Amino acid sequence: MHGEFKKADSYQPLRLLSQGKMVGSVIDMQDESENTALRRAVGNAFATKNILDYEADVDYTAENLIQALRKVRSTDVFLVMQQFQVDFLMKAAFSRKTDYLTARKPTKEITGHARLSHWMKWQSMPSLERLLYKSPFCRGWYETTGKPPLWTAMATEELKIRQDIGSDVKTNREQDLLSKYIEGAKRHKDVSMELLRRMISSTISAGFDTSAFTMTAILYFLLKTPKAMQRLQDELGVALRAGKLSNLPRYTETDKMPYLAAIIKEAMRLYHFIAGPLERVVPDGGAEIAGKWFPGGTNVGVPAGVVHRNKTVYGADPCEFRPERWLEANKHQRVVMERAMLSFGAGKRICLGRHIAELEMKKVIPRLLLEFDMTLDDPEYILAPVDKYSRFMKPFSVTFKDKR
Ligand code: HEM
Repeated sequence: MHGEFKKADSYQPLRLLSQGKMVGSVIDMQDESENTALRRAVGNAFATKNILDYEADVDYTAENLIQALRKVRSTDVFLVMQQFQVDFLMKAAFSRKTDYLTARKPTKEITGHARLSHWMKWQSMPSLERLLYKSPFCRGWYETTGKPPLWTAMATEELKIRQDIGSDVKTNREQDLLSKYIEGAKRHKDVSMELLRRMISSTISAGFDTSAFTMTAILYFLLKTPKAMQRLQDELGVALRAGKLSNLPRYTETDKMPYLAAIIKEAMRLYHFIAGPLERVVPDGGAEIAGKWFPGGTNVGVPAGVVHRNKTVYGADPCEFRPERWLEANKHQRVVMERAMLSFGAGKRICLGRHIAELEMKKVIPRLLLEFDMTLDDPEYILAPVDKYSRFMKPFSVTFKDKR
């Protein structure tokens, strides 16, 4: 086998049509050399050693989250997690303060739900999708119009400000994502400013619904599994009493907590964000995959939901939420279980922002548990997708009661 497995045409329905042009994102980028150049230029912004640069932004936004929850008491969890994400990402990416949490702003206009459902619906028929929605005869009624998403507008504006020679607005912005992107692009001339602008906004849209969704799923599983909730509370309590956990949890503290890590993995295993297979094309010369021969040019992929419920990998009860499975597994089994996880994708195009997502989850979930007793408003609620194409969940609300 020669060459690499490139992203398949099934990613194309994810692209938008705007002012007669196809607008791609970092996710649907099929040109691997362009993606390699981009990753080389911006990878530093996502490296584990730089993740703590965003910790203060998580703390700032988490404080607003706590205050917002104290005011409303009972709320649609996915909505409030989306509001958290916008405010956090705007702060981490552009050092800008937005007020989605404090002003309880709706997120309908910025969610990628419709776009994702469209992608999933048409991913197995990209040519027909192009013909029906994007050909010159039909595009009129599909073309996106109106305001660009919040982050596209902000990326354009911020890039202009920061490129403005002589401007002194650069102070205090050395740590944010955009400044790291700009630094990277200066060192790698093959990345144009236009590509950079497109990529910073698509990076944020890649991190927005995904992280809000995953934090919502984690809370759901905790609330539905009192034993797991208690064990996590105990883990936090022991660490607090031993002076190993601050009231505003630090990442360096919570990253050492095995049960918290197991909860996050187990929730991501059972309720992952992308429904369909993330297809790749078998390179010229063909390849043997799982004991079968596939000729070059074949699209291959497997939905995460299938792999994540494989009994050989995850044990006899793969449909159960049982974080303990991650702690009981021996070293070899754990490696196999981790390698089979596709929630962040896998291989060369694995999610760039996964360490940032972990930073958020490992700080926000413990903080919520330290501040509140939480209950599902409808104890009968079962987590389920709202439509058959995406995994966006039917809304559910939770009541947050102060612990102290
Ligand atoms: C729990 C939260 C998250 C989940 C579940 C998630 C999941 C994913 C998945 C499944 C992919 C696609 C992989 C593929 O097509 O093969 C992806 C790609 C990506 N994600 Fe995430 N993501 C999360 C958070 C974030 C965050 C917070 C950011 C940025 C701040 C981010 C940035 C990206 C980028 C830039 C890509 C494209 C990488 C490439 O194609 O080279 N993600 N993510």
